[in-house]
Amino acid sequence: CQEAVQSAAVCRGASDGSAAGAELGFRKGAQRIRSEEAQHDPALPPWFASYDPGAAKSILNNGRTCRVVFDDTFDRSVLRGGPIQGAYRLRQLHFHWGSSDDHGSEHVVDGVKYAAELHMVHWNPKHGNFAPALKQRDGVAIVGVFLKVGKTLKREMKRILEEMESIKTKGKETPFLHFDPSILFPKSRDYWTYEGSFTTPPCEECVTWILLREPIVVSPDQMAKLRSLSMNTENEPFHPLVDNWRPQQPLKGRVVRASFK
Ligand SMILES: Cc1cc(C)cc(S(N)(=O)=O)c1
Ligand SMILES: [Zn+2]
Repeated sequence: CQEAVQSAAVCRGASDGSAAGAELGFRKGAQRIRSEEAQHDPALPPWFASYDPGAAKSILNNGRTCRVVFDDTFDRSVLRGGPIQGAYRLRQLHFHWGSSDDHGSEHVVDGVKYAAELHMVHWNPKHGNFAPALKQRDGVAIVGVFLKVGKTLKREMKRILEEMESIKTKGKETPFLHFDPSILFPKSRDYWTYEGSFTTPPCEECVTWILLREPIVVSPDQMAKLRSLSMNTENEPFHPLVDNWRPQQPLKGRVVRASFK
């Protein structure tokens, strides 16, 4: 799929795209995590998500991913604790996935690529709105959850995947109500965290990443459902929406902390 290949350009350098950032090693985009290099930080508290199911609004296909959108006009669905200060509002969640089960995640842990990666995007209301928060180092917190393909079905993914039929092509959006995305979390709350950027341009350095160690397991059929989306609009030639992930960047001196030993 052309667009996914073209958009596989990684985020490098300073946010203005200058080479300077690259020379300083401030690589952006998702990182390669080496668990033995992550520093266990016993001072890292647990994180908590308190989401209002009523905040869920719609689910859409924007040609690059499938996204669920939430009401973030007040502290209705928030993330607290972990490496962040205060309560960050849940704005949207989306996925990245591959054309086969052996790749698709944006982060890679000890060389392991997962079939997909869920991103739950939260922003810090102290900055007033989402857009200004993108210019702040403490603007955004993204919880990343790996998806692994196994024999068992992830029941909690069913609601989202049932909507794939109605958002098959780019530009389709449909109401998606009464959904608490915390049901997608794995059992363990263990996480890695680092200060980084979005994985796709514009790669603002505004993200505190909270990457969960334990993947959730989805079935082959469930992965196939995700891969059944199209990048094209309904009037354009068919382009499967797959491989909407970006290559990982070397950590280059960035410190990754672990909440666990
Ligand atoms: C460009 C961009 C925007 C948003 C809100 C989130 C991301 S990601 N994939 O880093 O979660 C990328
Ligand atoms: Zn993402």
